[in-house]
Amino acid sequence: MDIVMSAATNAAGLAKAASLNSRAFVTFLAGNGDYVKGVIGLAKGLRKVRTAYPLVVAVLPDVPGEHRRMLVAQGCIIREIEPVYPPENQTQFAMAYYVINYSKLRIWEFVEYHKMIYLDGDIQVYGNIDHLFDLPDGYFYAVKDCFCEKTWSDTPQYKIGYCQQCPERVQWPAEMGPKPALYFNAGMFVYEPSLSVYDDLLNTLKVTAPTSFAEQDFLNMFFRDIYKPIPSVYNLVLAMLWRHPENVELEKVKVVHYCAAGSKPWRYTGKEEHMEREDIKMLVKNWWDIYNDVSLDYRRPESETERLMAALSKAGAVKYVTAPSAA
Ligand SMILES: O=c1ccn([C@@H]2O[C@H](COP(=O)(O)OP(=O)(O)O[C@H]3O[C@H](CO)[C@H](O)[C@H](O)[C@H]3O)[C@@H](O)[C@H]2O)c(=O)[nH]1
Ligand SMILES: O[C@H]1[C@H](O)[C@@H](O)[C@H](O)[C@@H](O)[C@H]1O
Ligand SMILES: [Mn+2]
Repeated sequence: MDIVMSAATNAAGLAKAASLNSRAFVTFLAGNGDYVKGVIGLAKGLRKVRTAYPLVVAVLPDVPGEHRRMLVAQGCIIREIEPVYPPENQTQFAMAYYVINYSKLRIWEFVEYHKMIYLDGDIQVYGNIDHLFDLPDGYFYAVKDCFCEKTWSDTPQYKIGYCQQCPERVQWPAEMGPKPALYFNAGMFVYEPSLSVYDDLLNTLKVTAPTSFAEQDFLNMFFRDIYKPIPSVYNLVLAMLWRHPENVELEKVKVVHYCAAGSKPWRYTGKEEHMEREDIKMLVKNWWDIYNDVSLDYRRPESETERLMAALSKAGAVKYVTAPSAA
């Protein structure tokens, strides 16, 4: 009895220790459109930079089976999530489809992982960022956003030309009250899943009126006290290239976020404003090179036995024939 008990306690202890160390990237996928291409590109990009961690894809029920199979074939772990809806409201989102992004809040439920890095499906990684998992616990890490694009045109910041990327350009006028708190782009962040935080997020959402950047505004409000900015190389919002070139060293960038209007590589036509830039063309090409690189396709690791048999058979030690299938 004692032995059984201690084995069980040990197993629980080991499982707990393993879960404490567990880490993964996570992205979000909705609908049956073309964002699946973004996620496939991301899975291959993460492989190219030799990350040690898997990519979990939080999928809404409307993602078709065929897309799920393509992602599994690329080594992704699929986790279905239920949609999260904001409270009824008359809000105009900066983009109408931002409403589905509230469902991202479900990723706080993934408590089998101790720490996760969330990446939008329109992100590509060009450098290994595994070291971000080592950042101290207890904070929310993300990159400061830029307020200069038209999507921000309804905000006071945009109207007076204030941007936190160059706070000296236009000073925040005293008569407008306190300067806005630092604001992150929610396409990339480092966080710790937690059921109590998850409950708090969903309960707070119920009593929070939606605003134009949907869950991005909400997360900024919710995590304002523990938000720690990280350098913009970890989430280059493309508009930085023409709005704040003095803040960008493109060769050092590890994570590119194709969020500017017209920049999603799988929809790129080059016609929209700024899209004819050489740096944009190069970044779109770099994305396609990864997406089309078959050497980056996922290969299921051979089992130990298969490896041994293959080695033996190569050495001529054993001859074996595959058994015919039962079908
Ligand atoms: O039809 C869709 C639309 C979106 N997405 C997923 O939702 C993410 C967010 O959408 P976009 O990347 O198109 O949005 P932006 O980058 O313009 O939006 C930014 O603001 C949004 C506000 O809701 C979110 O915070 C988002 O993460 C942040 O990067 C996508 O990457 C993708 O992962 C889909 O799967 N299917
Ligand atoms: O989340 C949004 C989105 O990524 C927009 O494309 C960008 O212009 C904004 O700065 C950002 O807040
Ligand atoms: Mn995005």
